[in-house]
Amino acid sequence: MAQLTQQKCEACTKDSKPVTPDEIKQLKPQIPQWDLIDNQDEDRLQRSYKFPDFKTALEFTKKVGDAAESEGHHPSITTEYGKTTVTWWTHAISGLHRNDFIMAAKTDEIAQNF
Ligand SMILES: C[C@H](O)[C@H](O)[C@H]1CNC2=NC(N)=NC(=O)C2=N1
Repeated sequence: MAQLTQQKCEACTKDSKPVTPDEIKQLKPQIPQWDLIDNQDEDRLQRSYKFPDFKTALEFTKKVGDAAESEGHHPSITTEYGKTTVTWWTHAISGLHRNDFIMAAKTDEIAQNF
């Protein structure tokens, strides 16, 4: 299977297909440090990254935001002193789409340059 970081997001609508439990099992090993969380019965992917200070956490936030804009798929991002928490899910289907796994992998790739 092609690496998630090499893949592109597709535009999502309410008819987009959520990932199946089998697909989650296949994709999750590519983003081992992400947690699958349940937010009021909506599955999401979440990971926090540590940084030395607020400025660096904010710079990382901006890079993740730029990637989201260029892929047309958008996260929730919380920026704190020394920490950025990124959460991916697909609003259109209130759950997880392949796009979320692609963006989680791309977020990890961005973090490697910090
Ligand atoms: C038209 C456009 O593709 C949609 O509005 C996109 C924009 N970004 C999005 N981001 C996320 N995370 N979920 C969505 O359903 C979503 N919809």
